Amino acid sequence: MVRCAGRGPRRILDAVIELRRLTKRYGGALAVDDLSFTVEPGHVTGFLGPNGAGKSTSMRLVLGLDAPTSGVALVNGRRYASLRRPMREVGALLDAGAVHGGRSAYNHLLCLARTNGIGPLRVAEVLEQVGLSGVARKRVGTFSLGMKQRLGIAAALLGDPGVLMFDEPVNGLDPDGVRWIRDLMRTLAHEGRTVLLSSHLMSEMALTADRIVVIGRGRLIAEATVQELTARYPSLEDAYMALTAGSVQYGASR
Ligand SMILES: Nc1ncnc2c1ncn2[C@@H]1O[C@H](COP(=O)(O)OP(=O)(O)OP(=O)(O)O)[C@@H](O)[C@H]1O
Repeated sequence: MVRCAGRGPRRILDAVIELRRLTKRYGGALAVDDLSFTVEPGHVTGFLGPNGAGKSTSMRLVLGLDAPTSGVALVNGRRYASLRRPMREVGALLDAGAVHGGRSAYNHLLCLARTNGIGPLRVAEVLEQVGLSGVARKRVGTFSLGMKQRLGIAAALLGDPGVLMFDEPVNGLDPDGVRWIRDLMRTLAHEGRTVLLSSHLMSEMALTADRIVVIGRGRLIAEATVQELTARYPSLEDAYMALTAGSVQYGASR
């Protein structure tokens, strides 16, 4: 079920993301406002909200890329900074464009792998998994957006982590790529991993996610299964529109 040495299924089944009263203020703007929820293993959890709702900020706080103003974000019960080999616990794709264009895909992944004691065999394995083996020696700067998304996903998978977060991974992908991501998310959850996925594509989210967390203006609006929402509303898109009505605003101080 789980391929990488040193990781058993039990460990993966324990993997969770927890936000506890998480708050992040940038100057006068409240990006995340007293936000609490838990992302459980074995499901794809869709993370929804209007532009500026605080989804990316929440993910950045989980990854220790930014410090919370108050509250905590935990991976497997611990703050990111206290994880000994973080890539083995949590993998993430936040910004596919944030890569060194001069390196080859292989070297990019190898550099990341080394920082976490991961060997070159695993680099070859994830390149194969995301369909980039044939272009592994090409410079990342020559990659299309879809190829960069795949490379970012390969980086997230490197440590075979139990927790995975993907911020809008289908942006700019062709239909083949969109379906590939959908299948990959489903497979990762089926393996018992915890998968948090943000996207603005409601039709795609309805096909991919089991559970949904909706936020607006940094606050929790709803937590439900896709089944519960589509039983109550004509579609997930209708549910989203109804739930977020009144939460759409961009960058205003609050
Ligand atoms: N480094 C920063 N400095 C100042 N404000 C920030 C910073 N990062 C995010 N914000 C603000 O925090 C709020 C939440 O932004 P965030 O990117 O988390 O939203 P989002 O839900 O991911 O939006 P989108 O769907 O557009 O990607 C926005 O008002 C944004 O302008």
